[in-house]
Amino acid sequence: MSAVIEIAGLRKTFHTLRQGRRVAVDGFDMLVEAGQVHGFLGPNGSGKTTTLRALLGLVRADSGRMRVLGADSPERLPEVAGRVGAIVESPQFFGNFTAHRTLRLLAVAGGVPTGRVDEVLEQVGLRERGEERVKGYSLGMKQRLAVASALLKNPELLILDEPANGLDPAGIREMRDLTRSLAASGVTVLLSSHILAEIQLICDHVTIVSRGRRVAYGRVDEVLAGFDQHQWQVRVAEPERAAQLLGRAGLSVTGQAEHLVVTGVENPETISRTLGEQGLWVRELIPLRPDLESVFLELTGGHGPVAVPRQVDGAPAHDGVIDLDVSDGREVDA
Ligand SMILES: Nc1ncnc2c1ncn2[C@@H]1O[C@H](COP(=O)(O)OP(=O)(O)OP(=O)(O)O)[C@@H](O)[C@H]1O
Repeated sequence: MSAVIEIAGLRKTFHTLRQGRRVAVDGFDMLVEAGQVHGFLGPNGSGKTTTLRALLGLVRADSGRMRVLGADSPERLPEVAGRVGAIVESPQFFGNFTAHRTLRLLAVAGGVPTGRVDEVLEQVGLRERGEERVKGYSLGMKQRLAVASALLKNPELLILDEPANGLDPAGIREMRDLTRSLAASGVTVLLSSHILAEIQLICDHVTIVSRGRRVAYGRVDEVLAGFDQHQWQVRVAEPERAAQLLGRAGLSVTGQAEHLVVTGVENPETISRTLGEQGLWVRELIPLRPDLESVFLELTGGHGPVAVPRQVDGAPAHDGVIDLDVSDGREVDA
């Protein structure tokens, strides 16, 4: 597999007048390989957007090495820019333009054949609504339009920063289906999010960041397996007696209101045999596997994800198409 994104030792510090120096990303590493749907997971303020902005040359890193599709970033980014589609922060569109016109303008500006417009509208499921004005679009439709604009160049790599942010459950599902179908068509996807369930549903690989540092990475199932304590939930008629028997057999048991939890047992037969031999029959034996949420909370020190809705198009309609608007005016660069 070839590396599509390589980041080593990235550091980025912001200096603000009010808060002084703030280290947003510190010694951060990431590897995304071709064909992956890679989740970039971290609590609010952990450095995801800063990392993506640095990777795309939108903010200057203090130090570290970055490569996109083999090209050093930011120096040689222009050489591969045509193969990368990105939505970082809030793209804004002319409310009075139709989606079709918006994309046609972007295609012309980007030197892409305008015939591609219908294709990308089809790809994101907006073909039927392409002649409607964008201001009448739902947030989910605007988000899909943003993805369509990123797809114009037929990119090999798609970078989506919080694509499900602010969407309702139906919008989240649409984005999920879209991401999956893009991945199935061979596009490598890097998806940043603090919505754990989304990452678990869509991504095959994950990088977890906390306070600007990578705290876990790899295949989602392997990351989860690393946190598997081999726990089992056990229901029996006499839980107290069962706990004593299991304890005497050297197993670690904790009592819950309705059931026991046995930890550190790879083979559940150990539990059923220990109890069965004493005439206690197991009614229920359920493996307790870690999910991304428990792993995330453990790794990020209990800083659970907080969903902060963010609009795709800002508030008022603008008299100008702003494609990838990443400037938020907060930065006083180092
Ligand atoms: N332009 C800026 N000026 C000053 N500080 C900034 C700037 N951009 C980010 N930061 C700070 O850097 C840290 C990382 O922010 P960043 O936006 O990268 O986090 P994030 O993981 O993308 O968060 P979220 O999930 O909320 O989008 C935060 O403490 C943030 O306040």
